[in-house]
Amino acid sequence: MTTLEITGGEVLRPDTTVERADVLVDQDAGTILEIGSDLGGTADETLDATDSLVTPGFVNGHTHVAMALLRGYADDKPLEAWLREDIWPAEGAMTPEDIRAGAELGILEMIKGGTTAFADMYFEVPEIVAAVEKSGVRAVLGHGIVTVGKDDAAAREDAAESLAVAEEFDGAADGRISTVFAPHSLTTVDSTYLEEFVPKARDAGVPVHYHANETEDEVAPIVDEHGVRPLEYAAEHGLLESEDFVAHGVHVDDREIELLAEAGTSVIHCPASNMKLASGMAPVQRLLDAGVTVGLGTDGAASNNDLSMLDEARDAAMLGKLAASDASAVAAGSVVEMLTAGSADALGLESGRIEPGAPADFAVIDLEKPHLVPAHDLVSHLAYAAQAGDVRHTICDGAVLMSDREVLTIDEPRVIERARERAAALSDRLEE
Ligand SMILES: N[C@@H](CCSC[C@H]1O[C@@H](n2cnc3c(=O)[nH]cnc32)[C@H](O)[C@@H]1O)C(=O)O
Ligand SMILES: [Zn+2]
Repeated sequence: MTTLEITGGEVLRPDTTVERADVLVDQDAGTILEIGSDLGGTADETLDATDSLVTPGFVNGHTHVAMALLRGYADDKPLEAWLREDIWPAEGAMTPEDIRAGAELGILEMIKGGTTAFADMYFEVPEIVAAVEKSGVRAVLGHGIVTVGKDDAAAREDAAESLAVAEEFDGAADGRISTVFAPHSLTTVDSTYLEEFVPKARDAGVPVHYHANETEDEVAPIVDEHGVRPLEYAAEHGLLESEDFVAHGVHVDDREIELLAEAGTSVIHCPASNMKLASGMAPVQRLLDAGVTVGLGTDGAASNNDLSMLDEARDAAMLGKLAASDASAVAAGSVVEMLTAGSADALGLESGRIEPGAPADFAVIDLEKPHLVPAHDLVSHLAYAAQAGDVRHTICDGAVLMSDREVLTIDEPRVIERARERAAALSDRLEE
């Protein structure tokens, strides 16, 4: 057995207490062996965590990682116009190589910010698989289906690809990849295709991930056309199972919150994207009070515009209070829970908690920073004050992905250079 010891840090435990401890990891199994003091100091590899906070690796519950290539490409528009006028045409011009370059850039940024797992919905999924394999992170990948504006053959092909991709890549990257069936949203995929393909996904044991109740404009057409709220419509189409997770859930009424809680379907809250696209304020405290599992996601870098989960945590706290008109809503402990175990549970991952037997996924945060002094409450610091650039080490599946801010699995300058070149060539093509 090869072991790794993370020494001398303050360790965040699953009950959101913090204790001074060392953490011993079985690198072959990729799991945590022990948490305690004086663990022997005989590990094969040691990582210093003095003056640092050892937390579970952050889990980005909803993103489109390759959209890192479209960061800053189109801003300051509402969802519908932004997607139709700018983003979808740009995506139509993206090549597999662009997707690979964007995915590597996004993953690099996530590793540098302490994120060890993410859920993704995009196209050219084999390219994203390759980037995940190489970089060492975990991912829950899905091929996003859009059927509006397509003829029947093209729509069915897109849906079939989502299912095929989910079946092909489940368990890839030494088990670090799992998969979902990914209809883009309840308004961009016609009900015919949900009726045909969702049962097939169930038969294959594949969970479903989709955007829901993101904007008012997305709710109204479903109510008009089907006479029910979107999540009632989702339930009628077999899309509310306990392994499923929906992105956003901004405009949900009491009945829909109850449906989510009863079904055990999780919600991934994306506060920065919801603010930037002026989509609205998700009722996060009400979801939590109802017993819904809530995780956090950045959404794509084109609507955020970064992939920092620490930014997302702070945004979730701020927006959650504003939405509830209550400063005690979405408190630091709840935010830290969403950032780690909440997102992990939503995605069906066992990570998100530092305990024996759990996956060895960590972010180690340097506390020797002016904005992290004094240390009255490290959970508060994690929710409100820590930043991506404070992350010293990132560990996933027992492997050190970043040590003292040096990324070990992918070549940082090369990834940045390639993304720059690819993005420039893409915008040249779009201007022609
Ligand atoms: N196969 C589809 C691609 C769907 S991937 C998922 C899509 O979600 C889009 N997306 C990104 N952010 C958001 C958001 O906030 N709400 C809804 N869709 C988004 C993203 O641009 C991407 O096109 C096709 O043929 O177009
Ligand atoms: Zn999204």
